[in-house]
Order: sequence, then structure tokens, then C-alpha cells
Amino acid sequence: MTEDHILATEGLSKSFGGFHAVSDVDLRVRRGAIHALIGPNGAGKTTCFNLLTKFLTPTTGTIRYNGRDITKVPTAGIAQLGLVRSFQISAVFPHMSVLENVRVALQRQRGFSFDFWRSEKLLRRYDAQALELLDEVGLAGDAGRHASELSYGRKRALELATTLALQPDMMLLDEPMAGMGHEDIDRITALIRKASAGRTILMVEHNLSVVADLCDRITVLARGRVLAEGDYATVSSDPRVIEAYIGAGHA
Ligand SMILES: Nc1ncnc2c1ncn2[C@@H]1O[C@H](COP(=O)(O)OP(=O)(O)OP(=O)(O)O)[C@@H](O)[C@H]1O
Repeated sequence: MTEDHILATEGLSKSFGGFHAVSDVDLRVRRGAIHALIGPNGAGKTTCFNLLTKFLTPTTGTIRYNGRDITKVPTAGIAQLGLVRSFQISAVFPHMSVLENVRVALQRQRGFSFDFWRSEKLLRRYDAQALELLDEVGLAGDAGRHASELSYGRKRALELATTLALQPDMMLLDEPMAGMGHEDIDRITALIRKASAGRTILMVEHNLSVVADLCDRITVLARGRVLAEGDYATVSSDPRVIEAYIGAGHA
């Protein structure tokens, strides 16, 4: 790993029983990049993300973040180091207002555990900052609404705001465009681009035109292994990549 890489894995592997879901993956993510992890269904992308955020323990291999070996650091510790995973729809509290959702995230960022009984007065201290974040993702006008009333695309924008509240140096985005129509895709693409200023993004994304549009570097996984790496033009013209997608019925 060089100074240039904020995240680097070496020989990262995960087996379930005798099945190798991720095999010997050396992933290098350059600081400041928008990097995509792509590949056909079952390639090992989600397993990789789960390894990076410690939802799973690697069978073998190491993960370094900002030069530090984080292979044995638990999930909560990873976020404290500035590596935050987003786009987990469950991260939004549906019965709280949009503003309250961001407020809670800001409170967390300051190291408090979430406390439903914390006084309103104390929480209100975060309102101005929460509104600023909502404005950044185009949700200032929705601040008072219940999160559950938001459209799917807006919920995802809210998740982005709650993630940004944690002030991550690096964000892991889990299929940010999943289930979205064109308009939402354009909106979220613009938001991700904006949010990438001054930070690093690693995303798993099936929508290849979004990947082409947004990502500087792409790692293609197939059958748990790195098949190709490079910019979109390079990997999309690689015959092994085309074959892997066609073989998996993605033609
Ligand atoms: N907990 C588990 N136990 C056993 N096998 C698993 C487990 N989790 C994942 N796998 C298997 O590992 C392989 C990789 O799965 P993974 O979900 O990482 O792929 P993916 O690239 O994210 O796929 P998709 O694009 O369909 O989400 C698959 O064959 C999957 O069935």
C-alpha cells in the first residue's frame, strides 16, 4: 500500500463452509476516488463490503485503512475511524421527522449513543447543522415530514444526509441506485458527486451507466476474485469481463 491508497486489502478471502465467496482479493482504493466494485450476481461484492465493515470476519487476509491494520477492529470502531457504510434503508427511522433523523446522526457523531429520552432542548442544538445537511441533499423543504412519507429516492437522499452527518473520510455505498427511476438516479448521481468532494467513495452498483458516469476506477469481481481493474473504457472492453457478464446472463 502506498500513501495514495486510503483502503487496501491483501489476500482478502471469505469461505462459507467449503465455498469460496471471496478469494484472495487485493483491493486498492485511491484517496479521493469514486471507486466502483462491480460484477455479475454472486460475484462476492456484498461479501466484500461485509468484510470491509466487519459484518463478516475474513477467513484470511488483511484490511488496511489510512495505513492502519483494521482487520480486527469491530464494526463500531470502523465508523469512528471515518469509514462509514450508507444506503442501508434500515438506517432511517421511519416514525421520526426528516430533521430528527439527521439530528440523531449528528448526536452520534459526537460520540453519544442514541437516547430516545434525551431532552428536546439538548437535541435542538443540532437543528441548524441538521438543516444545513438537509439543504445539501435537497431535503430542506421536507424537514418536518415523517421520514416514512418520503419517496424512495428522497429516503435515499436522507440516508446520504445522515451518513454525511458522521463526517466520513470514506463512504461505502451499497447499490445506491437500486430500485430507482431515471429522475432519482440523476438526482442521487449528482448528490454522490457533490458528496465526494474531499472524501473517498467505494460503491457497489449494478447500473453500469451510472458507474461509467461517476466512477474513476472500477474493480470487477467474478466468482469471488478480481477479474479486471481500470477505468470504465478499459474494463468494459475487456473480453474476460464481457464473458463473465454474458456467462452470468447479464448480456
Ligand atoms: N452467509 C452465506 N453463507 C453461504 N454462502 C453465502 C453467504 N453469503 C454469500 N454467500 C454466497 O457467496 C457468493 C457471493 O455472494 P455475494 O452476495 O457477496 O455476491 P454479490 O456479488 O453481492 O451478488 P449480487 O450482485 O447478486 O448481490 C454467492 O454465491 C452467495 O450465495
